[in-house]
Amino acid sequence: FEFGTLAPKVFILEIYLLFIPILGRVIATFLCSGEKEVDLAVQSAKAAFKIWRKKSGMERSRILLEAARIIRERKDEIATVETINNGKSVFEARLDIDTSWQCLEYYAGLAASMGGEHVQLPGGSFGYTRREPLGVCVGIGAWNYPFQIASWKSAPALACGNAMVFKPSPFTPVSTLLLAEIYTEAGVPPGLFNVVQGGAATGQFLCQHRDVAKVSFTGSVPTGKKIMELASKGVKPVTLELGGKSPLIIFSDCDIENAVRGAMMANFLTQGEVCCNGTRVFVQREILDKFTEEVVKQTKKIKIGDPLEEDTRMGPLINRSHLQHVLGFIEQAKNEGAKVLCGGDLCVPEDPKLKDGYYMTPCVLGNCKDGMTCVKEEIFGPVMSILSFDTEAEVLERANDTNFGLAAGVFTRDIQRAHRVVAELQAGVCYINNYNVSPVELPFGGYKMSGFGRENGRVTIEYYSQLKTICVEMGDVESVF
Ligand SMILES: NC(=O)c1ccc[n+]([C@@H]2O[C@H](COP(=O)([O-])OP(=O)(O)OC[C@H]3O[C@@H](n4cnc5c(N)ncnc54)[C@H](O)[C@@H]3O)[C@@H](O)[C@H]2O)c1
Ligand SMILES: O=CCc1c[nH]cn1
Repeated sequence: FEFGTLAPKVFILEIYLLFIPILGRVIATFLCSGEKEVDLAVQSAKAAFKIWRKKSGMERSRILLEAARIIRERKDEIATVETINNGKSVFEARLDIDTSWQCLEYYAGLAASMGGEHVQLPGGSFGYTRREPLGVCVGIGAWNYPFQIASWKSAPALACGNAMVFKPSPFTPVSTLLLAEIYTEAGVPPGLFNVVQGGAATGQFLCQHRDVAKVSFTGSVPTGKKIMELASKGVKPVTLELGGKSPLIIFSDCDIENAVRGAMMANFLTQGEVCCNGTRVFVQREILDKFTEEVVKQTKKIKIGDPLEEDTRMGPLINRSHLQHVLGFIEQAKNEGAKVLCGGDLCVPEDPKLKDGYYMTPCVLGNCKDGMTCVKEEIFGPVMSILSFDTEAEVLERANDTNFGLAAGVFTRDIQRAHRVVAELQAGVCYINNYNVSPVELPFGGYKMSGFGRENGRVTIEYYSQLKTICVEMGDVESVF
């Protein structure tokens, strides 16, 4: 099948080949949106915005709830599409779809209660504020959670009365189209949630467009910087959800079985291609050997293969060049003195149809030191680096010694230590005795170079709306002139 935005007579930048990671084969081609198509998408979103912004919160809420219901009803189908496109196990993809409809439900619940405040002023005068939408917002997504990222951006945007033009990653262009279809079926005005396809050039057209009021971006730090620069030219607010190299601190008094499960969750979901992964696993020296042995044992048990099979827990990486990039980090780690305790190799599953897919075995690296490349840089693959530590003060210093600040985790039975440590961690999301759970009621976002702004939670309303102040005079004007 072919994805084309408009007839080929309009200016087309590029044609993308859509590879599926499971088989390493092209299954589709699609045309990228050029400047003209981006403008058409923005103009149709603008027209839809005029209708949508006039609806009451309750009316918007009902439509979002209906969209959430349809997502739930079509969960298996959407998860299958996500798996075919991204490579993550269908088991996990279903969890992503759950946090997608939950996000729509959450903001549907908030839509009706959004409002301003009334303030009494002297002499019977008063003021009030209106919480108003921004207009046409742009969402630009990464390839690791395509449907979920589009849902996490569009749900609060639409709940606040905005329209959205969304550009998925060119590696995962498909599932967002299902979201657009679902919003339409649920009753949003045509054009309110538009999808354009393409890579960097299409993204740039979106960020520069004069009728775009805000850009919400999920992706790497280098691209985030470019987006911020582009948006600054139009003084557009941006939300940046960027990469990370998060620490996970395991104290010797922890429940070790839970800590091992937590470390697995922190490193191997979606083939390790997760922004908030706790890839720097600091283990207190007393339990280093026991913890390492158990983590290696569990990692070796992960079933790799066709992600559409129910019991598979790790599928292929997103594409061949990313696979080579991740394997390159492991090679470099070895050269720098790390020890491969398991995995880190190309993997050819037994099923002959999978022979060209982008599979590798999940890797645990021991003997890691703070200065090593595998410990400093985001690998974005199934590679856990284990480091040892002795004291709380030492581990805090080392955990914070990074330009990233997306997430962090701590495992301990000492409740006071747990809260003392998270208070010192320089990260936007901290987990105590768990890792990589994503309740949509809680804000998600980074400190330092991992970005700013938040997704999910009540606070995100602030990032998709603006306050208008109205000052009402009930007496005569007292002029100074
Ligand atoms: N913090 C989060 O919530 C979060 C979530 C998922 C992924 N990520 C991060 O995303 C990265 C992996 O994703 P990726 O490889 O797709 O990132 P990327 O930065 O290469 O691309 C992200 C998106 O930006 C677009 N893009 C690229 N150049 C652009 C430009 N100059 N102008 C406008 N748009 C442009 C891409 O087409 C894609 O849609 C990792 O660093 C990961 O940590 C962060
Ligand atoms: O990849 C990072 C975590 C996440 C999941 N959905 C949006 N962000």
